[in-house]
Amino acid sequence: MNNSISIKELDLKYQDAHVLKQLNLDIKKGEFLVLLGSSGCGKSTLLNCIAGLLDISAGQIWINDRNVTWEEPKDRGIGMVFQSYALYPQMTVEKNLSFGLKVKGMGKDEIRERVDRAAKILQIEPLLQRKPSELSGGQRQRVAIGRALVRDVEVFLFDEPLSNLDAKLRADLRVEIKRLHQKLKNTMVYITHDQVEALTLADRIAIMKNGEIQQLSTPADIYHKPCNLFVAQFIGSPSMNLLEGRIVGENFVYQDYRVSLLGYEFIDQGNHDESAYLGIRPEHLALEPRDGYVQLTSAPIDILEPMGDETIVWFDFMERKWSVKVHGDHQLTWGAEVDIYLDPKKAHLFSQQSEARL
Ligand SMILES: Nc1ncnc2c1ncn2[C@@H]1O[C@H](COP(=O)(O)OP(=O)(O)OP(=O)(O)O)[C@@H](O)[C@H]1O
Repeated sequence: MNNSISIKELDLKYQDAHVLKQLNLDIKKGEFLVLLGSSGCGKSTLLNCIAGLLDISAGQIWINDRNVTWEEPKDRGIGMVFQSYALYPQMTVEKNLSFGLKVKGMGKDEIRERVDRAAKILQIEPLLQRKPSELSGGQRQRVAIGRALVRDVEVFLFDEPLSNLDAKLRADLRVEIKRLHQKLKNTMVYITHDQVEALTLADRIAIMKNGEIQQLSTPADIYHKPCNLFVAQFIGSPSMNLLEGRIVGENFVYQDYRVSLLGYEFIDQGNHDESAYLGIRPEHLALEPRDGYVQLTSAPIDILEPMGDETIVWFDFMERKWSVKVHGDHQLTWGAEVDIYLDPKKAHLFSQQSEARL
């Protein structure tokens, strides 16, 4: 089998809450899988089930072709890194790294070899004799990763490992985790709230909502072909703009206007003449006519958000707030009337009834 982790019909209930619902998920060997979803959707619960830290209500968990559903966490061949570093404060970095191995009865030479190797990979060699209180947040998190690394496991589980760090450090450590994965090629399952982390790190992303996986796909697929309205709105910042209307022939019709959908790849050709949402990302709108674009409307600029390389332009349209992403060097003023054009080839269509992609 090519799967490193197989989750079959996993169900987990707390007294009154059904947190994971008949969840199936296959994670390939060597894959970097990111679990993404809003707070409370069940990401940590799922990770803790894989780790063996929670008793499940029903289903099975397989790791490397072994049914580990009822195995102890220590026997599952996994290393876990949490948001809080959970280092022993009274021990040096070296002791923090070696402690677990010593408890297991591993020989001194092997322990030294593994600690040295992990310290080298994570570039914490000069810090080995320091205590956690003498380290920065980023250094502490590296030690926490090191502790999983010395165990020489095939599967790493990360629960928001970077969320306690400031933005710059997060970005640095994100690159290091990516490098680590490329070097070690272990299976990694990684929880985050941060879509940039998800999009940049993942081979595949599983988007969760209310204990169910909504879409499991590559970052590109999730971004360009979201399977439903929830995924479409969850990924992308600002969120995808939405227009309510109907599909009539090759057109999307709203009020007295129509947008030609020529070139749109319908998943289901039978879905014409149906109430739908047209979704368009802020980067697929423009303030000037372009090849293949159609004019959507004219509106006064409500708010400008300059972000350096780009500016977000907000305006009101059809009782919703809309946003357009333009180059940062665009000269714009609040309140000025602008024409807004959209690229129909980049539009997304969703059924109003089922919210599924059409
Ligand atoms: N011990 C518990 N008893 C009862 N309900 C719980 C318990 N632990 C978690 N829950 C509930 O289970 C749901 C899923 O929680 P979980 O921590 O898995 O979410 P999450 O997606 O990881 O959220 P976050 O991103 O905020 O960490 C939440 O509604 C939470 O309130």
